Amino acid sequence: MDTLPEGFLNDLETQGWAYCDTLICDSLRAQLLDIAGLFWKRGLFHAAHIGHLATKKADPVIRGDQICWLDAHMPQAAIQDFLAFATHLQNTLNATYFLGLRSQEFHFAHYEPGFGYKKHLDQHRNNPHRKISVVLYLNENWTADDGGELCLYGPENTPIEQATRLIPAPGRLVVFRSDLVWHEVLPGRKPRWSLTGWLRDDFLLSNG
Ligand SMILES: O=C(O)CCC(=O)C(=O)O
Ligand SMILES: [Fe+2]
Repeated sequence: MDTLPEGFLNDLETQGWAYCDTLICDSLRAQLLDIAGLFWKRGLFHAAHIGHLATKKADPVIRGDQICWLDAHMPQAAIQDFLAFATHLQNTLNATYFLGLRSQEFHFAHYEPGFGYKKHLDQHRNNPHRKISVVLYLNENWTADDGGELCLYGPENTPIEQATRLIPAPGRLVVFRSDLVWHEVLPGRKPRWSLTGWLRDDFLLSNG
């Protein structure tokens, strides 16, 4: 597998986040979108929850996506290719930054128009094992007029005017520190598809 671009690792190190539009090829993106659509038709998505363990609940005003967890044993070649890429990313981050990443969890996510995900950190307060967040946008096309931006806030939790806004462009891959980077998904004007997950420093027993 290709080495990660130097600028990508530099950005992750210095600003806590990085993105690249060329790491995942368009045919893999398209195949993953097809699989997500198929799983959606089969009724395999469910409303995402917020919180952890006892405080876990669904609240679509805060978090409006529907999700479908991937299972490492799923036979689809595109899922296996993506998981191989995530392992490559994990190994590179371990070799470069000694992060001790040991497992991964990923889900497809689907936001209907008008739904987003309010400002949050991905690392749960009482469960620090999510270290690196990874989001791949699967949308066929997306323009600034379609909304649905990912807003990445500065380390001091700066106001939204100073946040970086990334549109969920086809094949765009965003990686950020789960413990540091406050972020938000703005409501979009059309259905928004992604594959989202975390590189963890523990061995995962169950998703959530
Ligand atoms: O889809 C995105 O842009 C980010 C999703 C997100 O923040 C999450 O699922 O925790
Ligand atoms: Fe998040």
